[in-house]
Amino acid sequence: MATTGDVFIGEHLVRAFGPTTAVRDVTCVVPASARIAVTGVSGSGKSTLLHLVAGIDEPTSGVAGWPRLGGHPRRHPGRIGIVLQRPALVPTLDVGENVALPLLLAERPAEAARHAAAAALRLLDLADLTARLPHELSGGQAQRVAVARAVAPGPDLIVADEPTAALDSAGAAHLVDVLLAAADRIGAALVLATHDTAVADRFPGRWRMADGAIRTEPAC
Ligand SMILES: Nc1ncnc2c1ncn2[C@@H]1O[C@H](COP(=O)(O)OP(=O)(O)OP(=O)(O)O)[C@@H](O)[C@H]1O
Repeated sequence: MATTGDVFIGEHLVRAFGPTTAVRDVTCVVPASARIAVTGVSGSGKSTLLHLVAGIDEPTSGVAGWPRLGGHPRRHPGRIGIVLQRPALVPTLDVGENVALPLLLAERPAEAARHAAAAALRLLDLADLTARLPHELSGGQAQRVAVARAVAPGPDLIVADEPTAALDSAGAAHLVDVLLAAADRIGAALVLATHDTAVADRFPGRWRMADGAIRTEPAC
């Protein structure tokens, strides 16, 4: 049952792109302490559903709500952290500046942004990398910095779309360690899409998607 402590509630979500219905009639809840892996074959709708959960796309019909955020994430910049397949760091900014960037864009004072970035980098054991430029990082390090960037504003929810896809199995395992530990430390829910069963098996909750629908009960 949904409660006001939930970070996301989706009711009868549909997202169509022209003739393609990517998400069809999905009803789901993300409790505050959720650790959910979203699995399913390519094209089953994982990314589309995650974009709805993250509030970066809107449903064609149905209702998406974020009770802890007073209804809508865009009024609360930084309360949802997003990690994508590639880190997408700004190449001309060093690691500390990249991690501070979302806070600066959310109009936090520069000093507070720098402190929050430093705290996130320490939390993820990345403080040694603060002054490096993105091209001086390994793929795994860059992706961990992307996690720090998502975590720095102190989100209630972290949405990660195939964050381990470009990593080898050891790098993937390390990144999942970092994501789970960070979510625990900041008290955020975590919803992650993956093709990798070794990654999905680390999560107690599972949404198995097929043809735009969740085929298993969302267990969290
Ligand atoms: N912007 C878009 N325009 C048109 N069709 C889209 C768009 N985004 C997704 N789709 C279609 O919606 C369906 C679901 O796509 P989605 O990316 O959500 O699946 P996925 O399970 O994340 O796939 P993958 O594992 O390959 O990333 C696919 O048929 C896809 O082609």
